[in-house]
Amino acid sequence: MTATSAVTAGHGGGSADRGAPVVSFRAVNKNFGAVRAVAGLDLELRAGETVALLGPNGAGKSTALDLLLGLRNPDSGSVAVFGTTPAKAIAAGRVGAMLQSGGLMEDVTVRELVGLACDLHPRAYPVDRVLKDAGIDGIGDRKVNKLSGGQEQRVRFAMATAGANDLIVLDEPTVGMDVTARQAFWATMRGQVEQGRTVLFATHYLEEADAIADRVLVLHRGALIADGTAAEIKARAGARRITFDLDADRDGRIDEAALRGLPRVVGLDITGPTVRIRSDDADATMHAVYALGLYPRNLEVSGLGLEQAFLAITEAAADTATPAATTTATAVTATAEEPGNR
Ligand SMILES: Nc1ncnc2c1ncn2[C@@H]1O[C@H](COP(=O)(O)OP(=O)(O)OP(=O)(O)O)[C@@H](O)[C@H]1O
Repeated sequence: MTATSAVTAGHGGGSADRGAPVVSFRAVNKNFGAVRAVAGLDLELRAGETVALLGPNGAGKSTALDLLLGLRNPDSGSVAVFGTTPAKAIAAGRVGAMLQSGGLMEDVTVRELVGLACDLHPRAYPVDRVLKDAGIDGIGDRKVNKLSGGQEQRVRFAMATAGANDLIVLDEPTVGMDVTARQAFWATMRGQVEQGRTVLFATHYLEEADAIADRVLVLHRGALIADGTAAEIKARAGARRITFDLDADRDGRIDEAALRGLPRVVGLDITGPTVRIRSDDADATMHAVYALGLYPRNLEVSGLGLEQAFLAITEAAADTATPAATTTATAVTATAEEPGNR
């Protein structure tokens, strides 16, 4: 899909219906041959939410966004946008999208290209405003084929926000941007959120999800394995990380079974004398360590970042033998502490 075709026409006005959910997936399946790209996905987005869609490579994020935008049809289940089909919601101009694959017309200026997007939008904003809001008013006269990757992304963003859409869908919008450009981009995006828009963005930058989103969805093998605030997802994965050294017993061993049986432990790793525990209640776990008569040395207790929580829950989901469609967020509690999570 081109970025141009992502810019849609219609009556939107920056305020979503309060009644119908903005987006609703019901038992949606999408296969590509033997690959289950989206597997029994149930999902609802509500007006005004800023939602991050996370998941490892191949988790089904882009496919889910394609289904949401009516670019693909589900094999089974249903997708509704503003209470109607994606095609009708898009034809009504309520959805703006910025997709990974959006090619840009090359032999035109930034202003001409964004102006075209405005021309196609019945509730368009003036092109100067769109350029300014996207932070590209300074490069309006530059040819599109002379832009850096980060500038191209901003042009795509401008085209997706050329008019008064109620929902903005962004597939990895900050790919190719440096840290400064990313920060500037999200400052721009916050302006859109403040105008009452619902925003759904797929990202691999977990710090973006943590900082920007008020809701985080984690997809794995096409199924939703976690849905909550970043704080809730961290808590679900075991919010605290406890590290200490233990002296071995007379046989030169550390009693792993006793440590595994400690209360509130959701992950355990023992390397030499060093014990690493993930716990959802560090106080309760440590009280029990002392009650066992152990004498931990070099004790450290720290919070788990979203990145570590994300790794923990996707690894837990990968470890379960159940099909992706039936995997739930409770799988988080089955994870073992992995060295890679630290
Ligand atoms: N057109 C297609 N034909 C065949 N398989 C596809 C097609 N599109 C996606 N897939 C497969 O479907 C699965 C989900 O892919 P998708 O692109 O939705 O994942 P993603 O979460 O967006 O990944 P990434 O983070 O790498 O962009 C993958 O296994 C992918 O190889």
